[in-house]
Amino acid sequence: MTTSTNGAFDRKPFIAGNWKMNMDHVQGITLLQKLAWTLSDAKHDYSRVEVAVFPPFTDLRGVQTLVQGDDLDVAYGGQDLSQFDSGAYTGDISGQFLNKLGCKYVLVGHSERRTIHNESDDVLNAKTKAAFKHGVTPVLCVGEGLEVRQAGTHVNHTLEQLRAGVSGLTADQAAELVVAYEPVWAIGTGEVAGPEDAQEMCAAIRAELEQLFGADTAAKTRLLYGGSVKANNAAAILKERDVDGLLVGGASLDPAEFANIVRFESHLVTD
Ligand SMILES: O=C[C@H](O)COP(=O)(O)O
Repeated sequence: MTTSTNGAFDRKPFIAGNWKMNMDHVQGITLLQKLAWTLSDAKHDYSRVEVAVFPPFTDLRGVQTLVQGDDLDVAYGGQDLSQFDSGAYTGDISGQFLNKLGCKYVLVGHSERRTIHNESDDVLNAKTKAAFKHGVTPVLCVGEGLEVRQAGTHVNHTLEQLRAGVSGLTADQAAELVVAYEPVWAIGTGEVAGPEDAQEMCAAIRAELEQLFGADTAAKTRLLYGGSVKANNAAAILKERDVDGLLVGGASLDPAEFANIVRFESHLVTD
C-alpha cells in the first residue's frame, strides 16, 4: 500500500473482522462495544482506515441497533448470502435481508464455505451478483490450499477463482468489489504468508482485474490479505503496495488485539 506525499493511501485501507461461528448475540454486542471504546480512546480516525465486522447472522440485528444507537462508524456485514432472492431455500439468507439490516458488505466464497459447504465457482459468481443486486458490496474470497501452494500453481489457481467470481460484472461493480486473498494453509494455523507472498498474489489479482476491466477500475478495487493476521504482523503486510487491508479471523475476537490491527499506522512509525 503506497502513500502519497500528503500521507493519503492509494485506496482507503480496510480492516475487517470475521467472527466466523463465534459470539452469540449478547457476546457480540459486548465485543463490538469494547472495540468501539478502545478505538475511541485511541482517537481512531475512521475516515482514514475503514473498520468492519462480520458477525454471525443471529447477531446482526443487535449490531445494527448498537451501531445506530451509539452512532458508531463501524461497518458490518454477513458472512454469506444466498444466490436467490427469496423462496424455499431453508437455512439461507437473502441479500435483501442483509440490506434491510444495514449490512454494507457480505463475504462471498470464504474458504470455509468453499470446502465445508462445497460452494462452486458458479454458485459464488451468482452470490457475487446477488450481493450487488441487493446493494451489498461483496468481499470475494480467493486463495489456494497447501497442496496447490507446494505444487507452485497458487497464482493460476487463485486467478481462476477470481475470474469465475467476477465473470459478468460491470467495471463499476469490479471497482466497488473487495477481493480477499486468503491462502487456506495460513488460516487459523499460525502460519502467516509473508508480506512478499501477500504482495505477489495481490499484484497478480490487480493485474488480472486490469486485463478484465481496465487499469482505472483495477486501481480502485481494494485487495485484502487474510490468514493468521495479528497486531504484530499486520503493519508489515500492509506496507506492501497492492495490499489494501486485512480480513482477520481469530484476532478479531479480541477487541484490544483487533483495535491494534486497525491502528496499524501507529506501528508503521515504530517498525
Ligand atoms: O476470515 C478470516 C480468515 O479466515 C483468517 O482467519 P484467521 O485470522 O483466524 O487465520
